[in-house]
Amino acid sequence: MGERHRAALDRLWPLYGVPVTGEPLDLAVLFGRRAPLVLEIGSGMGDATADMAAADPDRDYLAVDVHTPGVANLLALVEERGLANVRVAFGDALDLLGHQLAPDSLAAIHVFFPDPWPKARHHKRRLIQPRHVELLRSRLVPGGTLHCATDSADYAEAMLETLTADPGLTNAHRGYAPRPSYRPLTKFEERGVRAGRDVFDLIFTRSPALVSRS
Ligand SMILES: C[S@@+](CC[C@H](N)C(=O)[O-])C[C@H]1O[C@@H](n2cnc3c(N)ncnc32)[C@H](O)[C@@H]1O
Repeated sequence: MGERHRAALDRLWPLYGVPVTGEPLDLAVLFGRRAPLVLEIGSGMGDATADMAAADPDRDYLAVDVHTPGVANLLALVEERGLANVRVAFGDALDLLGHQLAPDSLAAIHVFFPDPWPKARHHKRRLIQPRHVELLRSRLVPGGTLHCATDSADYAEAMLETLTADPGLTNAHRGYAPRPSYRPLTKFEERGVRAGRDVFDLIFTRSPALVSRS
């Protein structure tokens, strides 16, 4: 890790960092306000997260990644760009979701270019699979959005099948979605585009909770 990243971690982690400890998060304390919250899973180097948060100041952004230089880079961007609405978690997104974020707490979850794990024997490591989707969906508010993007045609197909099969999610697009203007080109995506790969966006919403009539 370079000096800029090391210095960012030392100085900025105490200000904007969120350890994945298993302790439930108090979002009002974390952000100093209550605003709709977007979770970005696997934020990588964080440039796209910073761009989205800068363009969307009325919502808060919590990024999570296991890659130390990426976490450090986003911390540096938060300070350089004065982003009051971004916090950065370091650890496994599934632990964060399962133990630190309450059901019905997220306005949106972004999963942009998750590791594709192309070999069939590694598919079980993919983030988007039925039991994980159930967890992700449970953390969304009714009407909240789960937005995935990938440049792996095979993973895109598996995502579409898995998300469509989830009884609590609705796809407004009847298949892949057009790329929405709010999603910037990510660092990982740039490489795929240069290599001529197609990009697939999948945008599902959590179906409204059923209200029982008695
Ligand atoms: C292919 S990269 C994409 C990064 C970024 N979204 C982009 O498009 O440039 C996938 C990212 O997911 C992160 N990641 C993988 N498994 C994770 C997990 N269980 N929890 C959090 N982040 C994870 C990796 O460290 C990596 O930064």
